Amino acid sequence: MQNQPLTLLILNGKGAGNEELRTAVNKLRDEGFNLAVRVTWEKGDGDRYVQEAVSLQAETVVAGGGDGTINEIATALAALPADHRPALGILPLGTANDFATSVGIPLEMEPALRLAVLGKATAIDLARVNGDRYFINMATGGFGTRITTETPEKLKSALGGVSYFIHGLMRVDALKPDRCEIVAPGFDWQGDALVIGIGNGRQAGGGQKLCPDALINDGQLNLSIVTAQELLPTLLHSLTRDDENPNIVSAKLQSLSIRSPHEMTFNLDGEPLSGSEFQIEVLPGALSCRLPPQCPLLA
Ligand SMILES: Nc1ncnc2c1ncn2[C@@H]1O[C@H](COP(=O)(O)OP(=O)(O)OP(=O)(O)O)[C@@H](O)[C@H]1O
Repeated sequence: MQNQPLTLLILNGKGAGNEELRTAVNKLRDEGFNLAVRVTWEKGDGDRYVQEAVSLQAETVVAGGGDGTINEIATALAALPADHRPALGILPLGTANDFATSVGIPLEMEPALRLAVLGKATAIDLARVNGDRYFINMATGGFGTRITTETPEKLKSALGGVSYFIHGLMRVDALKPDRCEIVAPGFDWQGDALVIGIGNGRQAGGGQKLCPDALINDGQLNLSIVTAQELLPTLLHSLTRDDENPNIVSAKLQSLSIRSPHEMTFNLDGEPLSGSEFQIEVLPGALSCRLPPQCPLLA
C-alpha cells in the first residue's frame, strides 16, 4: 500500500456530505489505493491543496466539484513546472458538470473515482486569457454568460441544468447584445453578438453545445458567435436545435483578441472575468488528464 502512488482528491466543500462518494473512497482504499482527501471552503483552497499535492509527490490530483472547481485545479496545475505537474482526474459533483459530461466521465461516484485514479493520462489543451486566467472547457460571453451567472442557486439545485434554459427564457426581455470586434490571424469579425462561445470543450450552461465540433487535444479553440440579427428566432434556434444555424459564425483558431467599446463579461468555465479587451490563446497539451478510453472529445 505504501508503494502505491498517491492520489489527492480535492473536494469542493459543497459536495463533502456525499455518502455515495464516502463509500467509493473507502472501497478504493480497501482495495489498496493510496487516496487522500482535502475539502475546500472558499476560493484559493484548491490552489493550496495542489501545492500540497506537489510536496507529497502525488501522481494525480482529482478535482471533485463542478466546472468551477475543475477550473481552479486546472489553473493551479498550469502554473507548475511540467515535470512536477500531477495528472488531473475529475469527479463530477457540480450542478451542470458540462466538461465532465461531455468528455464521458460517469456521474456515479465509484466508476468516476476509479477512472480519476486509474484512467489513462492524456495530454489535453488548456486556454489562457489575458496572460493569467485559464479555461479548460469554455469561455462564454454575451447573453449566455448572464444565463449562467444569474441563475439563482435554489433554482439551480432544484432543476439542475434545465434551470439555465428556463431562466434564460424568463429573461428574454433583458437581452442586450454585445458589440465587439474579434480578430485572429486570417479572421476578422465585428458586430453585435448575442452569445460568444470559445470552446476547448463543446458545451456550457448545462448542456448547450455551443462548439459542437471542438476537440480538447487538437491545439485549437473553436469560436462560435451567435449574431444578433434576428434576436428571438436566433436564441430559440440556438438553444433548441443542433443543425446548422445561419446566424452562427464559427472558426477554429489558435489565438484571438476580442475588443469591445463597453465592458463585457466572459465566463471562464463559469467564473466571470470583465473587461473591454481579451487576449485568448490555446496552450497545446498543457495538462495531462485521466479520461475514458472512448472520450469523444479526443482527436
Ligand atoms: N465549501 C464551499 N462552499 C461553497 N463554495 C465553495 C466551497 N469551496 C469552494 N467553493 C467555491 O465554489 C466555486 C466552484 O463551484 P463549482 O463550479 O465547482 O460548483 P457548481 O456551481 O455547483 O457547479 P457547476 O459549475 O457545474 O454548476 C469556486 O468559486 C470555489 O471557490
